[in-house]
Amino acid sequence: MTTTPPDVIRCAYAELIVSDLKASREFYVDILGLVVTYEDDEAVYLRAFEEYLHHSLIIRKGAEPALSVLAYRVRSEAELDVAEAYYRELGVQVRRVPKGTTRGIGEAVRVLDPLGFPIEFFYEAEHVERFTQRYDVHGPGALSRLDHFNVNTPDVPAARKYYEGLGFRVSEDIVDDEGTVYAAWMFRKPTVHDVALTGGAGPRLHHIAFATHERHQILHICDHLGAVRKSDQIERGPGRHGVSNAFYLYVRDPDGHRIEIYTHDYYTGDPDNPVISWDVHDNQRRDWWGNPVVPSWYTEASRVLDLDGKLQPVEERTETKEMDVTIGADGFSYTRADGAEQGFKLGEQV
Ligand SMILES: O=C1C=CC(S(=O)(=O)O)=CC1(O)O
Ligand SMILES: [Fe+2]
Repeated sequence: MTTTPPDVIRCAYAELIVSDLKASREFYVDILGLVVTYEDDEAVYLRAFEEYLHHSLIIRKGAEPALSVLAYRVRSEAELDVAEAYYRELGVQVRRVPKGTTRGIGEAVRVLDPLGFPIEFFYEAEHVERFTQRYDVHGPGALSRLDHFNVNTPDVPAARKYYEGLGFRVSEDIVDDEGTVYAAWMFRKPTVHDVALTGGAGPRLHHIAFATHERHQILHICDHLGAVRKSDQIERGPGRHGVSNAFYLYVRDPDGHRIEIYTHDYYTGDPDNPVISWDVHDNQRRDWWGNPVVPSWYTEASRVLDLDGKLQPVEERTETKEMDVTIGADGFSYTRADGAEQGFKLGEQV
């Protein structure tokens, strides 16, 4: 590559296609508590309480539930020309998108990236009221901001190289002693990640994560789902991650799109931030307490659309799959690396 990459600040918004806008609005607004910036019969534009840009999530009515865009904010309007040149040199589809194509967003550059994802780079966006201290409207499960995207892609090292080319750095990864890389977490903002690369059939969206400030807000969301008899929308957690150290919950929206609620990861902003590499057999890598990772978390994800709104084909992963090697507390995992016992957490699955 001769051209420099665009100066990406952070992950900024996503657009999900949903089959029932009313049911999805109930999930994202009434249960998760996101703030509606604007809505019409076709779409709802949502933001979390600390966010002052127009939205960080759009849910848009459509026949085929899928991801239609992952957007990164760049540092200035001038970075759009840089993005356009960078991706043209990569030889992928590149489109300049006029201001207002997406409500609340200025001119943008949209690409179908080398991993097959519809990605947008933008700078200008409409500012709206920031609800940071509007405690009069915060619910007990208040989400503070969009934190990261997690994408399924078959070849994690290739994806890591592509994102390193964009100036992202690795904070953590999961590997085995044969050198297989199962997942990597990469950042531009000084936290554990803006994007996680999860080995699997792709391009697919594994999840979008919102941050809260407190663990009790995550617990409230669980209690709320129980109270409205929608506990079946809790897929995994609540728990404490090994990777990222975050307290977490994974929920599935009415179309099965996966949303993570996440808090307490850590600062990664110094140039010598050490990379943490986890052994895929370490039973505490994905859940610090050794609780099993439910199989659906490894197998299910959202399809993605191309720049014309058509479903992208999915390529299977050819390397060893994490689920084949270990599912949380199972016979292939260890709690203590010294080999003193290859046992695993009580209550393991049969
Ligand atoms: O955000 C995350 C942080 C950690 C993990 S893991 O399950 O602990 O690997 C998953 C995740 O990518 O969703
Ligand atoms: Fe995540």
